[in-house]
Amino acid sequence: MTLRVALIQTRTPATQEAALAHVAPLIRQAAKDGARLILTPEGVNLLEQRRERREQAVTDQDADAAVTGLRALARELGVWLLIGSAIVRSGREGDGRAANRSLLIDDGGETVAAYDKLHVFDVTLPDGESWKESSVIRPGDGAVVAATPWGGLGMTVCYDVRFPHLYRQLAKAGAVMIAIPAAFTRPTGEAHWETLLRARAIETGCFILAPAQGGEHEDGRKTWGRSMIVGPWGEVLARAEGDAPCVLTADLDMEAVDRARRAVPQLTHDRDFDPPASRP
Ligand SMILES: O=C(O)CNC(=O)[C@H](CS)NC(=O)CCC(=O)C(=O)O
Repeated sequence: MTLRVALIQTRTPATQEAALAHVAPLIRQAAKDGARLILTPEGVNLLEQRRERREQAVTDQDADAAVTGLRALARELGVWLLIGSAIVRSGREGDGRAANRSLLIDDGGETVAAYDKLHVFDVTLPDGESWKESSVIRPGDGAVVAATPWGGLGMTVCYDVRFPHLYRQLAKAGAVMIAIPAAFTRPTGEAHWETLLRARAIETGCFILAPAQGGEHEDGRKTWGRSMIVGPWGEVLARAEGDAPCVLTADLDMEAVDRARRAVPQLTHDRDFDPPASRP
């Protein structure tokens, strides 16, 4: 079985209406190119770090102009669409923070799976770039493998990529593809992005689908781009060369998953072992 997938690389503007206008033509292009599953980056409805503007813009997922517009577009084009993530009200009582939520939309426009980013990005990089995602995002508390006509799709977001045990669990729970939509920083993108994506593919024997934000955004932040599709043997099937918005397409040979896992059956070789002993 072959699946044509497309990743959309974006430079999302700072309102949901503008974000939809930015991404929709690229999704139409991908559908015209024959993609049946289309994936967008993290924060594709709203990439806005200026706190007041962001707080004013964030709304419920069913009221969000980009999310509702993207659902209608999936129905119109008859494609499956992963909204890599949308920043929306979490819907949890007693927590004013938003969710960084990945939504899988089927070809009828229905939301068939949702995943809230588990690991939030609280770091200060050597160049002084500093993020405290936990101050605005309430992390989720569960992992998700969604059923698609082409097999299980593991849903993760951005910084999750650094937690390999999550990916191993997704593979063992039936994922054959794993989405890693992102808005990576430039310094960590340059140093780690490709290596992390290829490592997650090799370790899981899954296709890795990693659509990225790229370039300089309206709020001044800069993201890494270089969206990438990696095969289950770790080979790069497609990569965006830079930061510009674009469509990245590949034909996935779904049998490659079994081939990789037969060649190296690591997922069946896990051992239970004693925790590391501390040596005085
Ligand atoms: O909040 C938004 O608007 C969208 N979310 C993001 O941009 C998130 C949290 S700040 N970015 C990352 O996780 C980058 C991870 C990264 O760069 C790394 O792991 O090196």
